[in-house]
Amino acid sequence: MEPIVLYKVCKSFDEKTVLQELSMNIPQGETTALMASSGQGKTTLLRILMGLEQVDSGYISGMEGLQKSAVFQEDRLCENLNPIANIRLTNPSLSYIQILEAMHEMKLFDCEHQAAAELSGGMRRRVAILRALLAEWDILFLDEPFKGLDAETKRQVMAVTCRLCRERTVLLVTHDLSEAKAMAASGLISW
Ligand SMILES: Nc1ncnc2c1ncn2[C@@H]1O[C@H](COP(=O)(O)OP(=O)(O)OP(=O)(O)O)[C@@H](O)[C@H]1O
Repeated sequence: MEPIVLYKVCKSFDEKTVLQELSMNIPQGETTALMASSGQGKTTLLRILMGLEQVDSGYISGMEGLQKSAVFQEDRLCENLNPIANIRLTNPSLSYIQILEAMHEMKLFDCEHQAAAELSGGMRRRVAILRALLAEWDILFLDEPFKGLDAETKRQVMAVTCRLCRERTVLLVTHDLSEAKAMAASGLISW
């Protein structure tokens, strides 16, 4: 598979330059971790690749026709829907049992009838992660997906995420080097 290529990508908001001639090759079929200090444009880069922002100059190739899925920094759940219905929003073909089994793997028990608004922060996060993972996708964007999870839950959620992302194209934004190493065996891009 051809890599996704960024060449001299520039992006500013008003007078503020966020990405200055950023170039990189992102291999397909594996997880790549993106690391940079706060405010250096990681989320902006993901939003550009998702088609939610336009570059000012430079070019990007290799994204054509790829089906995208994402975990944003916010959970973006439908508050009045339960986890099953939230997950079905991105993939209506999933059966109740398939979703329930996946929820159990993420240690989400006995909450399938509760509205998202009634779930704890960590439970909401796991539903958001599961919804993105169980969608149909060619490329998955993970923007600090495990933030706010306790150490044990994070370990379990990362294990499930790693399994469902194996040999697939994933871009992970994180500030945690150990997380980057665990998720992306060799692919770390920083700026
Ligand atoms: N729509 C927008 N309008 C104006 N400024 C924006 C917009 N989106 C992002 N910015 C600015 O661009 C800069 C980079 O933001 P971005 O969220 O991409 O950084 P980041 O590297 O992901 O940061 P963090 O690690 O803190 O999440 C910030 O200064 C932010 O305020």
